[in-house]
Amino acid sequence: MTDAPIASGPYDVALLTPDEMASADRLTIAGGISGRTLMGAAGRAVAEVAQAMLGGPGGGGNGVRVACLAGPGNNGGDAFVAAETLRCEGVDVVVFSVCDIDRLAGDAAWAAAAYRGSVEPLGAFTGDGCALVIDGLFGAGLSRPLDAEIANLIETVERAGVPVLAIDLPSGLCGRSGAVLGKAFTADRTVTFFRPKPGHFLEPGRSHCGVLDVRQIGIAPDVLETIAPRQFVNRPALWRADLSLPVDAGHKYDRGHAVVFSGSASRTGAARLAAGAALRAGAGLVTLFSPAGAILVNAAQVTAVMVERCDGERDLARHLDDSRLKAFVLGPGFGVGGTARAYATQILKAGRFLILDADGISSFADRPEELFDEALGQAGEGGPNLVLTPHAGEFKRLFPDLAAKGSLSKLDRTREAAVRSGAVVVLKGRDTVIAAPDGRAAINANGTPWLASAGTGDVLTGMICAQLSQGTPTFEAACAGVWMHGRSAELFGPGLIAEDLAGQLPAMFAELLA
Ligand SMILES: NC(=O)C1=CN([C@@H]2O[C@H](COP(=O)(O)OP(=O)(O)OC[C@H]3O[C@@H](n4cnc5c(N)ncnc54)[C@H](O)[C@@H]3O)[C@@H](O)[C@H]2O)[C@@H](O)CC1
Ligand SMILES: Nc1ncnc2c1ncn2[C@@H]1O[C@H](COP(=O)(O)OP(=O)(O)O)[C@@H](O)[C@H]1O
Ligand SMILES: [K+]
Repeated sequence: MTDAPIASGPYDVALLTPDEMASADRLTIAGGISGRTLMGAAGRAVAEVAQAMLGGPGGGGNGVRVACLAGPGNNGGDAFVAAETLRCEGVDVVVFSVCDIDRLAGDAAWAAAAYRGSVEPLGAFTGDGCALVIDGLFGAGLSRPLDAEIANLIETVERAGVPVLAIDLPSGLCGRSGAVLGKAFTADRTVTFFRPKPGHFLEPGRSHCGVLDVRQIGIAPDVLETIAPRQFVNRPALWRADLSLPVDAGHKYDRGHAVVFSGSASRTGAARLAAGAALRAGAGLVTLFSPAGAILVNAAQVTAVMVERCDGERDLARHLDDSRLKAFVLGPGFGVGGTARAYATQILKAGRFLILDADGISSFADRPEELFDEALGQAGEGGPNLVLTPHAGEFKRLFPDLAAKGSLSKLDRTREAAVRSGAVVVLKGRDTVIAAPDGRAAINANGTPWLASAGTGDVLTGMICAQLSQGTPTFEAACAGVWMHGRSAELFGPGLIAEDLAGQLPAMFAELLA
């Protein structure tokens, strides 16, 4: 997926639901720019990308057959504009239309009338001699699963092995949720307009889009002030202004003291992964709170990270008297049970930040309300005090009903979980969603499949903790941690294991601060 420029503010990285995109079109048209102008720009942008896929104008593009598949709505209209543009540039184009072109209406009818090339019924498409398929069947208007004729057509394209360029969305993909409605094209490239949609980033949608091109077609960004979208792609533009960084005359305590709870003697590695990442990600001091039996194991393996004994609620209460301890990671390798519940409650009651992961989450499986009630009562100025970092299995333990509700997208589900729990919820995976109880949500887009490996989630908690301990607002801290984690994996490349991630943070910071 091509990365949009690291731009100035959250609206530069906004994602628009299909309904919000329709509002953007409507507001633009009401402002005096016609729908035909928008469709013309959209279709020409598609033609430009098609030429690039064919090898560029005047290059391999001439004399190659391009099949433009046109649907019954404006997505089809874009396809007709693209077809006419390519035809005028000397490309051999045929439009295959779902319906008789005199049944088209509005801007799509105008685009079809302006097209001077040949039109055939959809059923005539075989894929023979075709170098590129432009998919203009359905975009934002998809309202039900594709019928058998179109599902078969997609299979024909797949069998023929022809590259696919999707207009707006690969047909069959829901722009709101990223779900496949019946069957969907798997595109090599997708051209969308103005701002991307959640379905371009949520799986399985993302895997169906190929490289995503976002083209500007004349919609003014100020319509976003009216629409006020609440979902974003997780890029630095979303949180860069809130990020905590060392200041020239700073002291280590200004940079926050982070704490990670260690598990018992045979289960200490996860906590050390988190602690090492927290220190490298910018916390001024990091301490491992260790049960007495694990102190020697921990002390033998850390240097800059400190180790303190913490064996029960009395010890923790004593530690919490030190107001310099800002943010706590609880869960990696910790063990499931009452101790985790008691510590979590104590930390939240003390008004500190808590990142609850792994065993910490599972400890509340039978009584999530205990945790949620505590978190809902404690939100501070910078947002909630609690960050939950579940993978799908852990999410199901805390929010079984939300996990089971098939009509919810991953974005919806994470948002509902955040509202219910009073926490910033980080629902992990290739398409990690970060949601705050105030309705803001971000979908992460970086990282590599090498992250699907033991211990990488522990490292993530440390990266989030580093920002929280330094005073970054909770949602922004979680988003920044997730992005840094993904970027570190990209910088390392293949062969990554959890231990390698923190070592990439200096290169990540150099790039981010450049
Ligand atoms: N002025 C605008 O609104 C602009 C719209 N644009 C394009 O317009 C598209 C949206 O256009 P529309 O709202 O017309 O929607 P679509 O063109 O995506 O499809 C709508 C039509 O498909 C039918 N339909 C939906 N699901 C179906 C299914 N499973 N099987 C059969 N028929 C189905 C609907 O009944 C409707 O007739 C965008 O995706 C984008 O490509 C661009 O031209 C930019 C400007
Ligand atoms: N296919 C993938 N592509 C990108 N990131 C992934 C993928 N699979 C998992 N991840 C990321 O890797 C991390 C795994 O965390 P988690 O499941 O908690 O593992 P562990 O408990 O072993 O640390 C998460 O940050 C998750 O988002
Ligand atoms: K399409």
